[in-house]
Amino acid sequence: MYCLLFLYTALSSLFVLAIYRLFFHPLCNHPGPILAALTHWYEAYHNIVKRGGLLVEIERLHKLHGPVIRIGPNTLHFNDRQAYHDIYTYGSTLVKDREFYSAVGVHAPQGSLLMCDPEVAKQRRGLLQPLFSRKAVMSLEYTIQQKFLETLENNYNSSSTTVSMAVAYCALTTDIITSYCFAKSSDILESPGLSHPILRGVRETRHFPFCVTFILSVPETLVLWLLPDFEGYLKMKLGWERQIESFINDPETLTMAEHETVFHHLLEPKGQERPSRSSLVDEAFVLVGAGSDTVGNACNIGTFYALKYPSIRQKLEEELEEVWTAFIKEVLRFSMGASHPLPRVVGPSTPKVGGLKIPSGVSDSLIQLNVLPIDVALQTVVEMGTIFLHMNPDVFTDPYTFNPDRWLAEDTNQMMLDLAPFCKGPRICLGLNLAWCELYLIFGNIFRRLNLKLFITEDTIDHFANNCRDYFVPRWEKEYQVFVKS
Ligand code: HEM
Repeated sequence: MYCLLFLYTALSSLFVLAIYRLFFHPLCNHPGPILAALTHWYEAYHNIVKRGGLLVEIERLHKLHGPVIRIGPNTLHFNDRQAYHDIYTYGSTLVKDREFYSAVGVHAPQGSLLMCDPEVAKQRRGLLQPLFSRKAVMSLEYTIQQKFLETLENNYNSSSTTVSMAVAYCALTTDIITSYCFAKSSDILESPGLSHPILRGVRETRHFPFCVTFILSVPETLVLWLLPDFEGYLKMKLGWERQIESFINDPETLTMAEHETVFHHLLEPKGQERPSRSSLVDEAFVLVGAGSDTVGNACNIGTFYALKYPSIRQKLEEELEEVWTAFIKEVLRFSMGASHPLPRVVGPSTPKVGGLKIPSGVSDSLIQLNVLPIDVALQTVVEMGTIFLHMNPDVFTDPYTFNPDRWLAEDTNQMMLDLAPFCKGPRICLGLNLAWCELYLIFGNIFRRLNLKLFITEDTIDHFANNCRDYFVPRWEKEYQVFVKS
């Protein structure tokens, strides 16, 4: 009897919610699939069942419905450059969407990337900034020159011993960021097959954050028994906890580190309270996550096109500063940084977005009357995937062609405005100086010191502009292999 009553109440609540979302919600007049208006699982379906296929779907919907679509019960996606700048570049009244970011960063909720409160984020950014504005990149040079080049030269030097550059760059960039931030490299370049266990266990869990929460709350031995992939994550966490502990217990050890680490800045904050231990570990995860795949993807794409089109490589050999910069800009345009549209919550004082006044959420009177059922969105989220900005033919002629020369044109102002791999505005990437520096160093070393050859098979990717899959950062179904020709 009680069961039936419960079922009846649950079903009627869902029914009322569906009616509300379809006919009375502040966004109900915007076009989009009915299913997307009803549930967030529409997005999950495309990213899980269609394996990162959300961007393909959004592109299809924009072609069908125009520049503004409703892609979730309370979410609008734009394909309009003005809207991009309204949301991100000038978006001081919009904040990161807590629901999304707490799911993305469920394993590291107190890290800078996941802080939604602008004031809290600003304080943390203030602490981290000095680490990334430093010019000292000696440790990068060492990792790149000594380890990376030697690893490729010694182990992958014939057509029978090739290496996937996606894997190699992932190893390199993780080693760089761990050594840069913690003065302790993850040494993946030294492990056989460049295997990369770090964070493997906590990737692609965005739609099921509760699973990660559960896993993190049970004893480690049980986690490892059930999910051996989490070993890398747990080891990393333990390593940082020990490093932090020793720095806190004996501040002298800070002076003994090979070079400044992120903890030098976080443990002795000027004019602020010291972040908690768990917040420090979370920040470590964020920095490694944010600083590895992103740079790795860019290196992977740039190397591919320079090897595929000898004219591009020849031009780089002329050693002109502007040619290198143009090449890196085109690489960043293709690699995009984050592929997932970054969701921002509209505030009450947010000006128009793409020429539209977007309601900031359900009106107060409705909330006070308590007439709405559970889970009604109390806020409106707006977003635009970088791919729509970077592949806009009105700004980038023939956008799907990898063409570094476009950046050598006389007037590149509008293209520069719309080049946003690091996002723009108040939450722009903190590591962009470091990233640029890494890209110069890595490409410089790779092209000047190695004679890399593409090893083409039927599984080799032929273009990075198509079939981009959305796993927060972009991934592609195919990759490519290379070897070093002596
Ligand atoms: C080519 C390389 C890189 C690209 C394209 C890139 C891109 C991005 C993007 C798009 C965001 C915004 C994410 C969001 O709003 O959700 C971001 C944020 C961030 N990135 Fe990067 N990134 C790169 C390299 C790095 C590096 C090397 C670091 C250093 C650890 C780093 C650290 C961060 C941090 C800490 C944030 C969070 C900033 C905040 O939320 O206030 N990134 N990055």
